[in-house]
Amino acid sequence: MKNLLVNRYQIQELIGKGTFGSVYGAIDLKSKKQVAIKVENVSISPSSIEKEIIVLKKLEGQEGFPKLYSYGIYNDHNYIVLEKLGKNISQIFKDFSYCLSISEVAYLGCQMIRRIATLHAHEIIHRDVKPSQFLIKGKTLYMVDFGSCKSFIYAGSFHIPMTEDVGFIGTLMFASRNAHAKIQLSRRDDLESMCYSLAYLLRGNLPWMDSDSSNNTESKISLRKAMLSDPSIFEGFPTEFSQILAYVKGLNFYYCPDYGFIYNSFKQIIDKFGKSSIRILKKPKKNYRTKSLNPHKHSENQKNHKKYTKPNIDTTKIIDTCICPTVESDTLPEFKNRKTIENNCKIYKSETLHDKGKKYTITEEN
Ligand SMILES: Nc1ncnc2c1ncn2[C@@H]1O[C@H](COP(=O)(O)OP(=O)(O)OP(=O)(O)O)[C@@H](O)[C@H]1O
Repeated sequence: MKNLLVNRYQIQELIGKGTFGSVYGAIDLKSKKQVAIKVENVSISPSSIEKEIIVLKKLEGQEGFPKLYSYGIYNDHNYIVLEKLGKNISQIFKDFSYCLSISEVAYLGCQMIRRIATLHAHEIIHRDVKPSQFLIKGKTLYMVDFGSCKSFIYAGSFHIPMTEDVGFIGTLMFASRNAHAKIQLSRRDDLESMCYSLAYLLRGNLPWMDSDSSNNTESKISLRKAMLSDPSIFEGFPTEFSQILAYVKGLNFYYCPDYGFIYNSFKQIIDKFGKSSIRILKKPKKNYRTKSLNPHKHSENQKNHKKYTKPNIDTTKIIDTCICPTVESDTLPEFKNRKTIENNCKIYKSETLHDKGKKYTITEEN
C-alpha cells in the first residue's frame, strides 16, 4: 500500500490484517482527522468491502458503529475510510493479562447485546460475532467488520427460510452449533456466538479449544461443542450467564430474541458484583494489571474466578476508574422497536421448520 491514498489519506501504520484485507491507520489531510482505512484486492469475490458499505450506510448515525467517511477503488484495491477506533476486546483482554472481572465481562455483555439488537433491528445478522469484532473508543463499545453480514428479511417482510447445507460461516471458536451443522444462520446464532465470546473472556479459554492447534479442526470442535452440557461452560460464574445461553439455545430459527431480557440479566450481574471494578473502558496502566494467567490453562482461570470476591488490584492506584452507568433496558432505544421487528417478520406460509429435531409446518404467517 502506497503512503498516500487518493492524494488525501496519509497512511501512518498497519493496524492489522484480516482474512480478506488489511486495516491501516491514516490521517485525512483535508479534515485533519485520524481515520482507519480498510483495503482488499479487487479480485476478491464476493467483495466483503462492498457488503460493509451497504451495512454501514444502513447503520449511519447509530450509536456504537463506526462512521463511514468515504470509499472507492484505488490501485486495484477496494477501500473504505472509517472512523478510527481504539483497541479490540481481544487486544484489551491481553493487556489485562487475560483476566477480566465478572462485572467487566457483564458490562461488555450489556454493550454487545445493544449493538447486536441495533444490527438486528436493521434486519441484518452479523454471522461472525467474536471479541475482536468489538472495539473501544471512549466509553463506547463499537461493532465492526460487516463482511459476513446477511439480511434475514427478503421480499420486504419475509424471514429467510431455514435451509441446510449452507457452508460454514464464522470463526471456529465462537461459531454457533448451527454454523457447524451448516444450517442457515439467524438472529439466535449471533447471540450464541456472543455467549461464547463472553465465556472466553471469563475463563481465558473455551472448553473446545485444544492447546494442540492440530486438534482444532472444524469437525473436532463441532463435536466437542455439541457434546458439552450448557452450564459447564459457565460453571463457577454467576448463573445469569448460563441462563442467557440456555435461553439463546432454545430460540426458534425465526424468533425475535428478547434482547431486553439478556441486557437486564447482564445488568443484574453488575448490580451484584459492583461497578467499581470496571476498568476496561480506560487505557490500562501497568498498575491496573492483575496477576498474569495463562489463557490456555482453563482450571487455573476458573479457580481464580470461583474464589472471586474483588479483582486482585490495588484500587487506591486507580485514578480514572470508569463508573459505567447501565440504565434500564426500557429506556434504551435499541430495545424499543422490538414489536415492530416482530410484526415485520413474516414466514412464508408453506415453509417447513426443522427446529429442535421436530418437523412442523407453519400454517399461518406470524
Ligand atoms: N475502524 C477501525 N479503527 C481502528 N481499528 C480497526 C477498525 N476496524 C478494524 N480495526 C482493526 O483492524 C484489524 C483488522 O481488522 P479486520 O476486521 O480486517 O480483521 P480481523 O477481525 O482481525 O480478522 P478476520 O477478518 O479474520 O475476522 C483488527 O485489529 C481490528 O481491531
